[in-house]
Amino acid sequence: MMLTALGLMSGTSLDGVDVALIETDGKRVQAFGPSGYRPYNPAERNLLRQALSEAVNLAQRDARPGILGQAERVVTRAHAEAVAAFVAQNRMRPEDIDIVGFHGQTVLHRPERRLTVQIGDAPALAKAIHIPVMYDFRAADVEAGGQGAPFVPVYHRALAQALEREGPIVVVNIGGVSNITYIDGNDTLIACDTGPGNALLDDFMYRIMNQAFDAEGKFAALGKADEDWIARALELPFFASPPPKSLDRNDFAALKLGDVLPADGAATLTAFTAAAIARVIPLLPRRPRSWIVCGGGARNLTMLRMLRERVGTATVEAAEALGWASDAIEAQAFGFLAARGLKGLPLSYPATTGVPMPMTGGVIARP
Ligand SMILES: Nc1ncnc2c1ncn2[C@@H]1O[C@H](COP(=O)(O)OP(=O)(O)OP(=O)(O)O)[C@@H](O)[C@H]1O
Ligand SMILES: CC(=O)N[C@H]1[C@@H]2OC[C@@H](O2)[C@@H](O)[C@@H]1O[C@H](C)C(=O)O
Repeated sequence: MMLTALGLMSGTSLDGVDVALIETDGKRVQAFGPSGYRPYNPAERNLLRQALSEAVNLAQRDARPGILGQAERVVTRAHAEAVAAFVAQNRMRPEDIDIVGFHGQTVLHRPERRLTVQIGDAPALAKAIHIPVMYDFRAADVEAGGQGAPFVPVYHRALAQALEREGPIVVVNIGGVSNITYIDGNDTLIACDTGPGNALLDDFMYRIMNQAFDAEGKFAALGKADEDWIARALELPFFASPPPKSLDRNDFAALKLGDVLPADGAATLTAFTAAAIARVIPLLPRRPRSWIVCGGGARNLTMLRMLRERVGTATVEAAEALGWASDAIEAQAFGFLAARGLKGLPLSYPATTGVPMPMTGGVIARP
C-alpha cells in the first residue's frame, strides 16, 4: 500500500529544517513530491550550538537539563512552522499526509555508550500539525549495540536501484558530517560515516570570515591545501577502522589548523573532507565506479573537484545531475524510513550500522 510520507530533517550543520514529501510503500518510491526548507535564524542557531556543548554531559536519552529544554521547544516549534508553511504552500490538508518522519536534532551521539540523543518533542509536534509523527529512529539500533547511523543507506539503495547503473556505486552525503552508502547489485549494502563534512569548514568560515559557509567553495579555491596537515589528521584511528562506524558533529573539533592564511585554511579543511571520503576506498569490497554526491556539500564546487582528484578514474556527479533533489534527500529518507517503520521493515542492517540483525524502529506519536 502506498503512503504519503512527509520527511523532516534537521541535520548536524544546524542550518535549518528540510521538508520533503514522497509517495512510497517503504520499498520503492512511487513519486517525489515537493520539498521545503525553514532556516534557523542566528539566535536559534546559536542556541543549538550551545545545546550541543551542554549535551556532552548527558547520560540519559530523554534528559533535558539546562538549555536543552529550551532548545527542544525551539526545534519543535521550527518543525511545526516548517510543516504548516509546506502544507499551505502546496495547498494540502493535514489529512492528505499519512505519516511524518521526524528525525529531530542530534545533540549527542555516543554509540559506544549505547546513547544517541535527538531533541524534538514528537507528541507536541503531532498535536500542532494534526498528523501522526514517527520519531526516535536511532534508539533501538544503538540499544542493540549498533552505531545508530547512518540511516539513509536504505533510501540511497532505493534511489540507486532505479538508476539501473552498474556498480559499485557510492552515494555520498556531505552534510555537517559526511557519510557513504556503497551499493553493488541487489545484495551488497555497506555504509558508514567517513569524517567531517562541512562542519569544520562552516565553523572556520564563521569564526574567520563571519560567513555561514563557503558559497560554491569560492573562497577555498583561492587557497592551497596543506597536504601534510591532512596526512597527519588522517592518521587518527577512526580513518583506518572498517565500516560500520559513525561520528558526532564535533568529533574533530580539537584539530587545529594553527596560523594559516584564511583561504589556505578553507582549502585545507575542504580537502580534508574530500580526502577522508576517499580514505574509505581501501575499506570497501571493490573500488567504486561512480560517486553520487548529495547534501549541501554537493554545492561546493571546490569540494567536488578535490574529491575527483582523489578517487582515481571513477566518476563524481552531484545528485542534481541525476535529477535527485540533493538538498531534500535526507528529509525524503526520513519519510521513507517512517513508511518502513510503520510496516515493520528494517531501517538498519549489520552492514550499515553493525546491529546484530536487520532492525526496524521508530515510535509513533498521534495527534
Ligand atoms: N551554496 C553552497 N555552497 C557551498 N556549501 C553549501 C552551499 N549551500 C549549503 N552548503 C553547505 O551545506 C551545509 C548544509 O548541508 P546539509 O543540509 O546537507 O547538512 P545537514 O543535513 O545539516 O548535515 P548532516 O547530513 O550531517 O546531518 C551548509 O552548512 C554548508 O556548509
Ligand atoms: C547521529 C546522527 O545524527 N548522525 C548523522 C550525521 O549527519 C550525517 C551522518 O552523521 C549520518 O550518519 C547521520 O545522519 C544521516 C541523516 C543518517 O543517519 O544517514
